Amino acid sequence: MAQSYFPVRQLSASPAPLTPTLEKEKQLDAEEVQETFIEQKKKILQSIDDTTSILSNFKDFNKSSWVVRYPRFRDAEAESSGKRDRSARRSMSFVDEPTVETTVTQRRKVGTRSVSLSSVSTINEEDASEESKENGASPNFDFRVLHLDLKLGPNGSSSSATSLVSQLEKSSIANLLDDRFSVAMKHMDKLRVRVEDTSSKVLVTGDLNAGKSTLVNALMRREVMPVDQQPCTTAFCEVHDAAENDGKEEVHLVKEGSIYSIKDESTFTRASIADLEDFVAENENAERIVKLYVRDPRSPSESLLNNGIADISLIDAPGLNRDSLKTTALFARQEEIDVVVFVVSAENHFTLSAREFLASASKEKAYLFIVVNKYEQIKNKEKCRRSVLEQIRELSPRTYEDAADLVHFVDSSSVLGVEPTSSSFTSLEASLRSFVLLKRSKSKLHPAATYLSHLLSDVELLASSNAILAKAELQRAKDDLERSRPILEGMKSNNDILLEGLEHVEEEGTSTVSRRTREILTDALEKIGCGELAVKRPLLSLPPYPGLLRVWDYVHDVRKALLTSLDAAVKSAEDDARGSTSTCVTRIQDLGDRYLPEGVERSRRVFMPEAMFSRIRRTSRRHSSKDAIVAGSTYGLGIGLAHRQDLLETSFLDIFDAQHHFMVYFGDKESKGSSSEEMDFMPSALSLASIGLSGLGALTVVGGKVLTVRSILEGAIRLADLFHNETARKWAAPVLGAFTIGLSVYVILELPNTIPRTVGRRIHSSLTKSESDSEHAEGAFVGENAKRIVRETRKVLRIASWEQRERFRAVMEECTKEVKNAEELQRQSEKAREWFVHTQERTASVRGEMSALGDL
Ligand SMILES: Nc1nc2c(ncn2[C@@H]2O[C@H](COP(=O)(O)OP(=O)(O)OP(=O)(O)O)[C@@H](O)[C@H]2O)c(=O)[nH]1
Repeated sequence: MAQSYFPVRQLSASPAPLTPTLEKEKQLDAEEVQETFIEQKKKILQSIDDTTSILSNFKDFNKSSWVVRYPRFRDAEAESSGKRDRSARRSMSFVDEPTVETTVTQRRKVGTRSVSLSSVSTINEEDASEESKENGASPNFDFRVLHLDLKLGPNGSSSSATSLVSQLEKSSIANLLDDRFSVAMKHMDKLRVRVEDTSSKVLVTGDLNAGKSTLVNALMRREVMPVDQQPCTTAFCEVHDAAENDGKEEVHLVKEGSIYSIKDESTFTRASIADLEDFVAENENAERIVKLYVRDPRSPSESLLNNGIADISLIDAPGLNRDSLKTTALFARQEEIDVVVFVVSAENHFTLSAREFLASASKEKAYLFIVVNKYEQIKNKEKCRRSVLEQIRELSPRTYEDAADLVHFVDSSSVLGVEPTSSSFTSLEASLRSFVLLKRSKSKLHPAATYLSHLLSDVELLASSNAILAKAELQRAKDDLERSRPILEGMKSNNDILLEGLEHVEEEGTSTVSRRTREILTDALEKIGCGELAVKRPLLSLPPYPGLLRVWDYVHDVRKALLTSLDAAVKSAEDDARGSTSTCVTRIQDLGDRYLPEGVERSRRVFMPEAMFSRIRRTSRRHSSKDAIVAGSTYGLGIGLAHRQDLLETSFLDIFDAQHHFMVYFGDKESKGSSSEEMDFMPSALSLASIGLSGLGALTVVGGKVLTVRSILEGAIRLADLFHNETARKWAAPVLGAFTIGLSVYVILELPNTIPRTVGRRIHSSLTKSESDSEHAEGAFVGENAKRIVRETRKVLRIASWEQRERFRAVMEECTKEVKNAEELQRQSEKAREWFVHTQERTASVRGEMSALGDL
């Protein structure tokens, strides 16, 4: 049973005449109602201000500090723990992240509505039951005012909505919420205006000819509205107290398309009250709005319009028919209409249009004031009353429940000029006055209170769900920090160790390669110097001696074989370097991996030692054989020595290096160090060799090479110059001849042994010359090759350790960023959590104030 809005419920089906005391009581009650109204109005205005401030803060916070998220709730498992304190487990997710769900408990309790991980939302039970009545379903905890319509497509199917929201970014949702906040704030501005508005409008409507105008006139106690048996009212005539128009009685005909303002002459045309009937007659088919300002001669305690409490106006609407039905229904729905007085003729009861109107109006206004007019004419009054009430029960159940106050059976036409006024009409007037004042509070404060309650409830829900989220984020940030901080610290302290370790491996690697290369090549060169192959390889051997006649080819082949073996030695040094480099690269990678934190993907790079020194080979193929050696060409180095024309060129000295022998026996320390090339041009050495051979004419042609007569003669003359006297010439000639022959025979027999040694020695000599760096004992060949191999090794090791350093640096940078982000998240989520909790409490407190107002 709904609570009555009437402090005095003295009306009955057959009301007794009101005594003056009772009338006074009603008056007092109206004043009490007014006082309550003023008190409630003050509190609602305060709540509007507080809520606006909360929303404004929410907007700012959403924009500058924390992206507010929009939660969704889904029934997880319902459980009932009693009648008054019901709780439900719900699954909460956020629309921009629908897959992450948190189970929350919602507890319904009067006064608050929130969610928490352990205990949740509460909702005013009345709200819940109202909601369930309206929806015909169990109350849900979704948003009502801040609800975001995230549906997609014309049908807005839920599946498409899900697909849309999952695509929405957090910021888009936050923007949508921001819009909702703005809309809510604007709406609250409107509500404020409405709450502060002191006027109240009563719409009088009903069937054609039901007697609406007659009722208005009866209420005014004067004939203001034209009354006719024919349907006559086509305009909406608003009757105001003349006090609103500075006490002047006047008609304002609102211009079509204008929004009426009493202060703006351009919005209306003035006319006198007497002209109203003519005007109504002229505009029979036009729906116009007419404002009437009239004086009620009665005292404020009797008058409805001039009541001393509120500015009440009566609106005489056109009679309902198919044409006017829509317009009137629309008019009745307007917010400023506080009360709808429906006039029905006792003769006709409710017509089809009346039923339609009432069905529509009762949706908007739960209570209707019904006047059953022309009641006196009815013979069987009881039957008529029962029949009408029965119909009202169907059309507006809540009105029926309060029928004693809200349904009146009167005869309006008998009021004017008749004293005293019938008790039924006086009762109607008293009830209407009380109802209007009460309804005024209901119609002005209730929408604001309901809206505020819903809005605050939404804000509380939003704040509490975001507080949960912020708390979860805070925990996540803490967990992240707990994990990432020690990693970062570890990396920082390991950084220097790693750098040192890498440098150490690099240095150690290059010095090992340098040492090993020098060892291999020096050894190889020494062997060459002794006429042996630099390295032993299955396919590598010195050529067999082909005999004296092909000695020249033999020399060439020996030279080629020695040079090839030297090339093989270089290659072996490179292979050795590859091995050492490979080991070092593995050590470098191991070092890097050791200091990288767990979980970081390790480098999958594989070192390919065969790629080392490959550039040189590739390049060498592009060059002619003479310039083939890139790395060694400048210094006559060992790569591809066997292909170098200059080194392959054989010389007579390869066969008999007299100068060498001369130097072995006669040379001094310094000259021993000179190169054989320099010696080639020493006349004494050449001369001696020439003389040695000149005795053997047959040997002037060796392997196709001719020693010129001129050179022999020159040699002889020079030798002769050694001996200055005749005596010497006499005994020396035979001795010299014998010596020369012996020497020549010896040389020829020894050639297979001496040629490799001579060639090797010459190669050794030519490769150990050091033009730029005489400090290196091993000379250019070893030095430059070592330099080249070490350079390549260093390059590889540098790249390998650079990669590890870079990886380490990048991971450390990432880790630093992660820590910083987590710190920032921790700071922000801490702040957000505090802010949301504070806002939730603040909202709950404002909501509590609203609840304390009770049912308005
Ligand atoms: N007997 C009797 N006649 C009434 C009563 N009220 C109105 N009438 C008559 O009914 C007719 C129509 O009255 P109106 O007041 O013009 O009716 P209305 O509802 O304003 O008419 P429209 O605005 O044209 O729809 C008039 O002739 C009135 O005299 C009543 O209470 N008793």
